[in-house]
Amino acid sequence: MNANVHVIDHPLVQHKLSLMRNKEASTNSFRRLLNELAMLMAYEVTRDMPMQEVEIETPLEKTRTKVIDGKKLVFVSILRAGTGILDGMLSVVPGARVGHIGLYRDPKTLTAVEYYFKMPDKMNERDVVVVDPMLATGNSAVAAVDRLKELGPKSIKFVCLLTCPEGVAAMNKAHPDVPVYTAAIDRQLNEHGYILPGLGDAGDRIFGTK
Ligand SMILES: O=P(O)(O)OC[C@H]1O[C@H](OP(=O)(O)OP(=O)(O)O)[C@H](O)[C@@H]1O
Ligand SMILES: O=c1cc[nH]c(=O)[nH]1
Ligand SMILES: [Mg+2]
Repeated sequence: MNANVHVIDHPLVQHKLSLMRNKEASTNSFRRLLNELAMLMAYEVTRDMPMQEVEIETPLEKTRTKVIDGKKLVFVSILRAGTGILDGMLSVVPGARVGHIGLYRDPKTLTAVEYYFKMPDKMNERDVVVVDPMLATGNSAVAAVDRLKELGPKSIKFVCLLTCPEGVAAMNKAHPDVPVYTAAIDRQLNEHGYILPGLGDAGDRIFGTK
């Protein structure tokens, strides 16, 4: 697939994802694994983050050194399942700003329905990382990025745990400029829009709602 997608195939990422796929994983371990995976994925996604030089004083002398400007970075979580990734990302970049988009999939049409939208100010000065564990039909991700582009951010990346060829194709068609970072591209969608083999309903598994 010649697409704007990065598969993070590090053994630690793949190992934890395998544990999450198991239907016997408890809510507790599913949530903990997602948190750990998000930290590992943050490492990859922030690889090209801009840095600035500052002067500090070590116990021995003054020196110039580099730091990231976390405030310029916004993590945008697609509710509700995005919360699971957001927590892990924030433990690695605690200074980042946070936005929320509330979206749910209409179970019949699989279109995304928006119920909440709250972003930090001055979005045109910020780099955005949108997080949601699942990129299935792509309707939610495309709708989220459509809304964010109205605010003119400097850049947008999309991070998910799992996707499928249909989801990548939908995102690349609607937003070819937005790279997708994922731990795996699974085989296909089923007739209800679920990823196969997948891991089931991410929101329900994170929050124990089924
Ligand atoms: O690519 P799509 O076909 O749009 O599917 C992906 C969306 O489905 C899930 O959310 P869901 O609608 O189940 O909402 P929830 O997070 O509140 O459970 C998931 O977290 C994505 O947001
Ligand atoms: O497989 C899927 C598809 C959409 N949303 C989920 O939570 N899981
Ligand atoms: Mg759900």
